[in-house]
Amino acid sequence: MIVTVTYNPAVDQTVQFEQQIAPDRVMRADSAQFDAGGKGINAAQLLTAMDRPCVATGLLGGFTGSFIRDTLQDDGVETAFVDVNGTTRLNTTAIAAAEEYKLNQAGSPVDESVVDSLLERVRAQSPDRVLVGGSLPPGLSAEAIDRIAAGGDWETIVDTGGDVLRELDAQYGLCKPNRTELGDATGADVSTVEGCADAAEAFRERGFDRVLASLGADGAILVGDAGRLYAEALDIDVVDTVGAGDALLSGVLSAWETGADDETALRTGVAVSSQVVQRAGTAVPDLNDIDSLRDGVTVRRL
Ligand SMILES: Nc1ncnc2c1ncn2[C@@H]1O[C@H](COP(=O)(O)OP(=O)(O)O)[C@@H](O)[C@H]1O
Ligand SMILES: O=P(O)(O)OC[C@H]1O[C@](O)(COP(=O)(O)O)[C@@H](O)[C@@H]1O
Repeated sequence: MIVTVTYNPAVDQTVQFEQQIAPDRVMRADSAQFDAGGKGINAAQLLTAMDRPCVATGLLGGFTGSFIRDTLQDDGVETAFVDVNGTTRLNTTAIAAAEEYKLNQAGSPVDESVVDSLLERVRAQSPDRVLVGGSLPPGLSAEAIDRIAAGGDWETIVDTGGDVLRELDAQYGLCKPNRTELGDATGADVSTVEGCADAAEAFRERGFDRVLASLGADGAILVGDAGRLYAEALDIDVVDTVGAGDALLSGVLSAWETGADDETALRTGVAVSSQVVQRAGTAVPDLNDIDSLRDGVTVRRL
């Protein structure tokens, strides 16, 4: 089973405008919604929807924390969160005239001692895999993720970016950068799919058995001992891409949990992410026909 750890959850607010956003005037939204978010939380919701045993852990506080707790309960997601004093952040995605603005808060500061509490929560579940997803709130460093990775005999998957991704020291089963994060972490030219595959291959040496790089409308690559696999994205109508990376990763993990190979896992990931980007926000989409969607995803070796 999988435990997800989200150090910095968020309520995702998605607001849609027909017009472009302009300064110095009141912009009135045509629609708005709130979802429970943060990378490990999104993954736990999707894994649960795909009937994979999973427990969501992380840090929650304040009225936004209560919203996330209630939403996960409604979705039937098993949880083991640690309560903190600060208020869980609220991230906003504004979709305006086909443009997407992502406004993420830093989160409330936390004390380093939360790492011990979380590690206790993870150990209590005896997971096979642990996914640590998202940014870190003020007060924590890459060590908070390394300690989870080294804290038991589970395989750890990490989905984070920026300095933290570069500073990780422990051994990981997989990391999932998007194209920008892959470029930032490696300094490589990621303008082509082949360039991304080279960068991902080189990045494995930093302690990652496999690298799953999401390339937005260009699809995704999975690089590991089994070689370099590339899946094209499906041709679909995109509403917004919030949660797309989490969905890709959830599909891959969901397939691995059933013993599937990397090729099937990558196809499943692309199928799940295609469903998520066709809906606003990070609400869980209908995943009933994921197997037939997966059959429509083409994978080739690079
Ligand atoms: N414009 C798009 N068209 C089709 N699929 C997309 C599009 N954007 C994202 N996806 C799907 O979502 C996955 C993750 O997208 P990406 O934007 O790279 O993730 P992240 O949210 O981590 O930045 C892609 O690998 C692809 O399968
Ligand atoms: O922790 P970060 O990097 O600020 O990202 C948090 C945000 O990312 C999300 O998990 C979506 O992530 P992806 O678009 O990468 O799948 C949102 O739910 C959340 O608001």
